[in-house]
Amino acid sequence: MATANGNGVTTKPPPSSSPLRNSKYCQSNMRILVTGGAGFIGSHLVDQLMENEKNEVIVVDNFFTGSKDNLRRWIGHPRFELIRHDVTETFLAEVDRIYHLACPASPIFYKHNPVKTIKTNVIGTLNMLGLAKRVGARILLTSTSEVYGDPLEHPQTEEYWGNVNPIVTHFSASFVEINRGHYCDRDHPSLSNIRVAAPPYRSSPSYDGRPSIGSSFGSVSYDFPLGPTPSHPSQPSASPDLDPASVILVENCIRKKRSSEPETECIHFVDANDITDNEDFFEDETELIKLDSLCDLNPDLGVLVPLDLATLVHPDPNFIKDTPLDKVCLDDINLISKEADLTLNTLKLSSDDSDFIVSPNETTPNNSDLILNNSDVDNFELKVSQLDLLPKLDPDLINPKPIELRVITKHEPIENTYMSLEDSNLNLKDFEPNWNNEHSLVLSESILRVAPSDLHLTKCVFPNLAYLTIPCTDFNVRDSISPNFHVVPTATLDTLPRLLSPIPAGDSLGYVIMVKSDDPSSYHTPDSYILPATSLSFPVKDLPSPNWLTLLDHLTTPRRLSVTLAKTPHGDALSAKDVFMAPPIPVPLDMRPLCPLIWSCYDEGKRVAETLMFDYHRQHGIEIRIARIFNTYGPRMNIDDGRVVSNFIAQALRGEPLTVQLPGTQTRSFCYVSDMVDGLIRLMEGDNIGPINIGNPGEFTMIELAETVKELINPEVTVKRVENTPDDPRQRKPDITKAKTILGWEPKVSLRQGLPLMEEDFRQRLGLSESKVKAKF
Ligand SMILES: O=c1ccn([C@@H]2O[C@H](COP(=O)(O)OP(=O)(O)O[C@H]3OC[C@@H](O)[C@H](O)[C@H]3O)[C@@H](O)[C@H]2O)c(=O)[nH]1
Repeated sequence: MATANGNGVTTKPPPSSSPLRNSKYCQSNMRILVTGGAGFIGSHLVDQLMENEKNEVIVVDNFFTGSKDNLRRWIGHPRFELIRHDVTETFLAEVDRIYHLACPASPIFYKHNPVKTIKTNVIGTLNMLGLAKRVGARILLTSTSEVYGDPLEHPQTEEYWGNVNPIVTHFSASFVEINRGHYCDRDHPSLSNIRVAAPPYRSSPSYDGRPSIGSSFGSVSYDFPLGPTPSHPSQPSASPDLDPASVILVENCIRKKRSSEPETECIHFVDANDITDNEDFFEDETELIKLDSLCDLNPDLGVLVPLDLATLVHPDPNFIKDTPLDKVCLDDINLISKEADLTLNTLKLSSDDSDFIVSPNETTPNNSDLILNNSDVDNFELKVSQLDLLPKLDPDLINPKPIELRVITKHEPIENTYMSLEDSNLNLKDFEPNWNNEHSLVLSESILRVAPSDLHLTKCVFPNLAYLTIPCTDFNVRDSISPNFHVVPTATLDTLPRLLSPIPAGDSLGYVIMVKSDDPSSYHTPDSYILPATSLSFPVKDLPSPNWLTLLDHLTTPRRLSVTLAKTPHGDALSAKDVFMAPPIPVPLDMRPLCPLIWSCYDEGKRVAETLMFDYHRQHGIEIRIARIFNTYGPRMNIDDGRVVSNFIAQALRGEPLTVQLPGTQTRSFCYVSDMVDGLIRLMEGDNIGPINIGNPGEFTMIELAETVKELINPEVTVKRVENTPDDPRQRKPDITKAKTILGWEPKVSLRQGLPLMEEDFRQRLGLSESKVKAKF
């Protein structure tokens, strides 16, 4: 009888079972219903239950993913019954136990018909709870590790609420998350806690108190990878100023190592103030800073170099590498670049340089930008001597030689020529784009002045790679963190205006529409301009293929963004040409763009099922058990069900490349199916209602898994990196303390033991000869 449980909930007594049970003539057999019993885990569970002669087993299955084949040894057995039935329809049977497993579990199956997946979890679970209520049966739900989403707690305990979003795939990945997976390579564990601050982009003048793009990012550092810091407890503040002395450039701090790809390097900026506030967080780096920032961080990782704001160069050395060395970009993102000569670490401006140039010593009235008027050009040569940082970026620059730099200059504010200041709408009727003069700045500053609802994207050179970027400070997808932010779901080009319109024009900082060109030949031309991606980036249109990492590669290298056009309802056009996008800036993990894809049917379905279980338990006294099962593998998995272990084994046996989905460093914990079944039965027969994690805590990256499969099954196969979905959880590992202490359960079969067992099953089903490695086990 269920009374109190680990969750502190006192329950009603459960409904009593059938009077027949109490008859002295009643057979003592336990009648057990297994929904989804013809599936992979279900059929192994049936095997185990059937081994007990006191059990009668009834399987209901709609055979969507399950197969009679899995149960063939029991068909016809007097204690076994197989019924074709879909749990979304009511089912009546006199049973004592219900193992409710029915639900497609592989993404390709549960995405196939998301509504049906939800129905299976909601209506199916309701039906089974109704049955449990009527007959007084105890019911166990196999929930999933996916309820933890992309977990920020690792390993995951049952108390963890998860990092989830109900309207996305599993959740939605921001570029930060991808960045993290991408950069924080397991080869560099010391960097796993590196905090990356946004480069101190200088702002352009603010309008109506609304800072323009980039202005608020320079001073903001973010926990990287997780959560807020003491100095920045929640979100970046509106427009704090960065103390130049606090900026440190971590040079070459990460090398991406991909065998198939050229090695690339990245530079991250960190904020020294934050480091001292939170020394534990930084460890190595903090140490180095105390040593005047000049020690090696790690021979492989580069050095920490004190950096003055004025010496900021573009943070991506690839850009420099791919660019002729005499065309190094000294870039103040919000300002327009212009070329000048640098000789022996000094800049000399050419005679036609005009307007403004960057200087370390001056500020503009409206913000902390370091802008030097053209009249100060004479002094400029001296001031930029601090550019001695520059040679560090490339060995070829160690011996300074005359090189050309692009020095920041500023263009005429667009409103003077094209825009009515009184009118928030654009007034560009007579505007003829002048490709020589109109730049990203024009576009972004113009858009700042447009009521979001007035903005319509009308043309994209490459619509599939259009991005709407919105400064972090504009909104937040989690009101609980900051009520000042707004949720902005992913937009398509069609829905963009509608999605922007809920944001009050007055309290938003501005928007940039960036349209990426598909023309690689347009990259890296000398007269290019950089537009900051100092903001969240949203896919505006479905990508042609969801290769977000490839995409990230595009984004982390400045690329030319081709012609960008936006249009107001009045037909007025804004335009920009030769816009480059700088690498995206990490944003807090809780600032996730929403991405309305279709996969959350599974996770959310299981969450609702858990809720229903607990509600029936509390309201009706139903005896419930909830298992949160982690990745499980073993014989009888569908050969082509798309999950990683089955894929790798089938590929290895077929001699095909093992498809490691990028980044390959994502982890999973794989439980052999016999261990899983043992855990489920213990949970069902124990006293604790759960939820309890059932899974093997051995954690592997997908690369490690591929290598293991290769070693054990077919050393000849190659490993191929393939694209991944944007929402793939980066890590997953159960904390099984509860299972150990409450159920006395822990897995017995290691991955190296389990894989060959599964291999044998796959060989038979694929009609292949016996395994050569079998003898090892
Ligand atoms: O061929 C492949 C397939 C998958 N993968 C990767 O392997 C990892 C695991 O993917 P799987 O599809 O096997 O499983 P997932 O962990 O994503 O989801 C699963 O986990 C929890 C269960 O409840 C669900 O059954 C299922 O959704 C992912 O990171 C995926 O990107 C590959 O590297 N190559």
